[in-house]
Amino acid sequence: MEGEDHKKVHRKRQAGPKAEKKKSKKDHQQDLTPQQRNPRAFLYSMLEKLLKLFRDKETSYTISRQNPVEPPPVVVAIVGPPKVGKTTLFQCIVKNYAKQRLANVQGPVTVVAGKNRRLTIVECNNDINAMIDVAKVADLVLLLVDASFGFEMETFEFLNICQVHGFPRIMGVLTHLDSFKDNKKMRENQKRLKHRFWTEVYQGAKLFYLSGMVNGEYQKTEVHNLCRFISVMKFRPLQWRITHPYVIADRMEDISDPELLRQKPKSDRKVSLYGYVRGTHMKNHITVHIPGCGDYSISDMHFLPDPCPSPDREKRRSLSAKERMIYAPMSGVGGIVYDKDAVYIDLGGSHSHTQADENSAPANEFVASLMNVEDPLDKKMTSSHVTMFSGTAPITDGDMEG
Ligand SMILES: Nc1nc2c(ncn2[C@@H]2O[C@H](COP(=O)(O)OP(=O)(O)OP(=O)(O)O)[C@@H](O)[C@H]2O)c(=O)[nH]1
Repeated sequence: MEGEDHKKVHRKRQAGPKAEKKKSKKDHQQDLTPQQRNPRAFLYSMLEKLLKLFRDKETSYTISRQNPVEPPPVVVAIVGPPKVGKTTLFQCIVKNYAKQRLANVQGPVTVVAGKNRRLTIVECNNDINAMIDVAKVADLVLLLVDASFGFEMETFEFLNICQVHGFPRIMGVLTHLDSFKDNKKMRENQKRLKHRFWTEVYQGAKLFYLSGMVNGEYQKTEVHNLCRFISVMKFRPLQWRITHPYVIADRMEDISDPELLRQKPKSDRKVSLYGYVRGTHMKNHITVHIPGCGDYSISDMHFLPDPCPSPDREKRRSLSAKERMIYAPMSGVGGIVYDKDAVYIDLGGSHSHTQADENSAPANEFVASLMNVEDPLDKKMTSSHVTMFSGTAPITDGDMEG
């Protein structure tokens, strides 16, 4: 009993330096969030967040090492023999992303494909020089193959060229599958072409099938699937590209003196080219590669605002209609073509409104409807009349003035 009496209850210090220290520590703890107070408890969720961030940004990190602001659009080239369906696929891809129809495809077209991805799509015709240029700069190649014919010489040639500069990502697209009447034969053919494609590119390379056309376009779901692949695809930085600056000119203006051209039509021209800088930084006195032209040293260079900026990186998942930008200065979006100091509206010739051309109808519907108006508005107003009560004389424009 005696021993228990000696046990004193511990009394906290009410004053003095120790008490003050403890008090300030307690106050500080109250200001902290639960995560700051006990970081270990939140370790797992933080790790998840970090991994997600890393997964989303992986592509842009690799490409944007030279350009920390925003990577330029990814270059997608559509390559294939003549009449295989390149232009048709081009138009379908643009329509899928930008919800707009291109009147005629000319020059590269830049579209916003997602929050972190923009695409510059180019069509490559069957010319060997064009193929070499495209193989150098393309990040992704859509290799079109006519299934009813099989692989053509040009396709193999292109694949050989690609090997020189480092292989871009290649996806095969089989068209003209509707030309097979027999389903079994079509499937056999698909299988044969797939294995041939795998031997040429690599085992398991992605091959898409476009099974037929509806109203002059490929089927929407098939194009949509293809586009989804393009939107999420990861790209490797290739050797040639990370060591050279290059500009894919998406717009060109001839600024040479018209008087000089009149006197000497074959004199040298002065042109200005517009495009995103890709590859490495541009330095002074460095030669810049321009696909289709060659290597040039720069005489003058200006920074321009981004004509097709990426959408704001908010948390919303899908793009709004406003964010689905398209930049196609040479192609005539919605029937409009830009020049240096003018804007042209494509009406499809002076007699286009008399011909019922179903294919071109949606592109210039608005302008065509304006052309169909025969009387001006004031004339229509004058001839119109309103009857206020049944049995009374109608009120016309002249009555109002009186
Ligand atoms: N039946 C069928 N016709 C197709 C298919 N793909 C394209 N075509 C048609 O083939 C024709 C040529 O298509 P384009 O898109 O102009 O081909 P292209 O490769 O751009 O042709 P060039 O620019 O001349 O090399 C068009 O009339 C298309 O309608 C397909 O899968 N099936």
